[in-house]
Amino acid sequence: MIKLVLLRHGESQWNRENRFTGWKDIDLTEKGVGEARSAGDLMQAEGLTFDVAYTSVLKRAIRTLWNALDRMDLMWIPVNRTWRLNERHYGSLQGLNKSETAELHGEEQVLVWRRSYDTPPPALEKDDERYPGNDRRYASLDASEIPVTECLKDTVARFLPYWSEEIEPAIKAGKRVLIVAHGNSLRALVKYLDNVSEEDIVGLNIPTGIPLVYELDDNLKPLRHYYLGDQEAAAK
Ligand SMILES: O=C1c2ccccc2C(=O)c2c1cc(NS(=O)(=O)c1ccccc1O)c(O)c2O
Repeated sequence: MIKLVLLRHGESQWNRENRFTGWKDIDLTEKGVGEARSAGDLMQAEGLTFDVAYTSVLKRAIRTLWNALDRMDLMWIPVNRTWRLNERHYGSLQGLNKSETAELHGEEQVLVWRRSYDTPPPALEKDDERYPGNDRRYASLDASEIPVTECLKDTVARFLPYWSEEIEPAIKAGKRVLIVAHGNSLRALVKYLDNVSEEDIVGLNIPTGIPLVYELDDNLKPLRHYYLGDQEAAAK
């Protein structure tokens, strides 16, 4: 039986302010760092260890990974950073909080977006300072790959190639894998692993800072999955 562990990054400054963060490189709060360390302690106590880790190119996930690995004395293992594990891009909603969003677009539209798998928020203009095309970390992407907005379907579509071409082969080669990423990029993986429907995946929330363990058979089909530690925190 193979174990794959997923971990959503700890609280960030804009999580606390209830702002859409998307591809903005916002850091963890002190609380978020604490969550990352606790996650490392939980994985250590569970007797888990890893040969390789995967994360995004956003510091809130990278720093969560660093702190968790530090607690397991695994800071030496190879880490692969990829834009394909980035959070979903929220288009022109990036940076807005709840009241600003409702004020700009109305409660009705917010409800449509909340429930939608394939309706993207309004796109950024390419001259918007939030457009990622000018950020050096995305220099290797084709212009067509750089998002101006994403629906959840888009996030799934740009993550899955990385899963199939990079992560799955590593697991099949016997590597023990830890993935530290974001709410929606982890939803993309969970949707694929558990064959979750489009309508159900929009309602599935992965809590921050609590390791999610998947037990897989040799064909990487999930046998079961469970959260480590405080079960009611995981059930929220
Ligand atoms: O507006 C959206 C939304 C818009 C476009 C794509 C996806 C979503 C989305 O997934 C979403 C939204 C609002 C809220 N709740 S909220 O209305 O309270 C809210 C709005 C704005 C910022 C943060 C908030 O908590 C959610 O829980 C969501 O999951």
